[in-house]
Amino acid sequence: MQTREFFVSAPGKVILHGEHSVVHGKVALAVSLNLRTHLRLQSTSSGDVRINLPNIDTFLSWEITALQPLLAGCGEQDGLKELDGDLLKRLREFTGISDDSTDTRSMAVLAFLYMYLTVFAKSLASITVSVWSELPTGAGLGSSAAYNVCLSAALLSARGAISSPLTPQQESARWSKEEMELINRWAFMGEKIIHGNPSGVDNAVGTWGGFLRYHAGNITPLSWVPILRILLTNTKVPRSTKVLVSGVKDKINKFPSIMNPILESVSAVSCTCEKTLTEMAVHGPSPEHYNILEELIDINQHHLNVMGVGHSSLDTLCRVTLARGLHSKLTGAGGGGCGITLLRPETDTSVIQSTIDELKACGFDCWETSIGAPGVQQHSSAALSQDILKILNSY
Ligand SMILES: Nc1ncnc2c1ncn2[C@@H]1O[C@H](COP(=O)(O)OP(=O)(O)OP(=O)(O)O)[C@@H](O)[C@H]1O
Ligand SMILES: C[C@@](O)(CCO)CC(=O)[O-]
Ligand SMILES: [Mg+2]
Repeated sequence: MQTREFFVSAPGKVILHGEHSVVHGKVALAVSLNLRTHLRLQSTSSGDVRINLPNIDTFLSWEITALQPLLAGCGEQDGLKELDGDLLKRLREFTGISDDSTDTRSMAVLAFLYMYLTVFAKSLASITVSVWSELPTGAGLGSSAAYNVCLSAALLSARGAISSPLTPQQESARWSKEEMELINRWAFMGEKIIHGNPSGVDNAVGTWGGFLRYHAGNITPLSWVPILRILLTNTKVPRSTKVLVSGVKDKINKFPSIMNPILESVSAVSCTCEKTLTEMAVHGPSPEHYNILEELIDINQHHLNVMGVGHSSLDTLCRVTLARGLHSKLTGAGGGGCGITLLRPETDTSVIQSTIDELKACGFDCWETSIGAPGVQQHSSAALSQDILKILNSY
């Protein structure tokens, strides 16, 4: 391993339409956010693997000699579709993390150790990894995917399984298509550990960035999309994607003839939204286009409530925004977390400000966001803000 120091970042995401249905093979539309997770990897000579996760107050290290026996009997790891269940079991025993744990720290540690051991299976390297995110953790903005994509890109590059694309003249660089596919596949393993049964949409956005249509593992970048203005609200109600995804599965199993048409309808909402966005980009947006987008938001929010992933805080968001003619839905797994509100081009600044003020008075965080940020990148230290460098370099 030649890397002495390595910086990467990956964006969070918002799902416009298709959360939960996408887990069951339906269409979703998602776009990257301008909020990113940053990672610094250093090679060391301590004989330890160290992880610093200041967002979740977790700072741990393990001796490589203690981790080595966990790999006994493991075959060649290539980041393919299935998790190595035996390795995961040994890791759970080693860390004392139970099967049903959804604890924030436990999930982050398990995903890290699993990826580290499988990527470096041939020769465990002495490294320190520090991760810090601008994204709220566990709020529906793809924090787990951004974390897993950063880990995957940094570990695979440090191992030499993919290149380090940054040249001395560059501040930021991206990997080749084939390398990004490998990053995405390995990040999906981390998502499986944190989510249980992820669709893969979140790690796809974290890897590729931009606006994507995701359907049964097929990723299609949408090049024809208008500029959309979106208000993001974090209700700050904690929830776990794993628990919510499994609750929806239970409901589908219990009432298949009731729930399957709902999933189908959400898929149709995604497709109608995609068609409308394309028309807006090609012919220019009209008020009628916005009426359609707003109706689709309302329909989908009702469907998500039927799936059981709503929350009274999200009802409050919908009510407060609708009082000013604005339409909202949850984004991500729901159950609290974040919601999106579509702003029309003609929406008055004073209306936006009073909406933000009222939502803040409810105890929520609320801000206008910018979407379509680039996917995973390697950076020179010069590309990073002093604030981010200070945090990542303080360990
Ligand atoms: N900055 C971070 N540092 C360490 N762990 C993180 C970080 N961000 C996310 N995680 C891990 O991801 C988990 C949150 O994942 P979860 O899927 O529940 O929420 P999310 O990804 O924010 O939302 P969604 O999946 O709905 O978009 C945390 O419990 C933690 O284990
Ligand atoms: C709820 C879900 O659809 C989106 C979470 O951001 C889960 C997934 O797709 O893996
Ligand atoms: Mg997640």
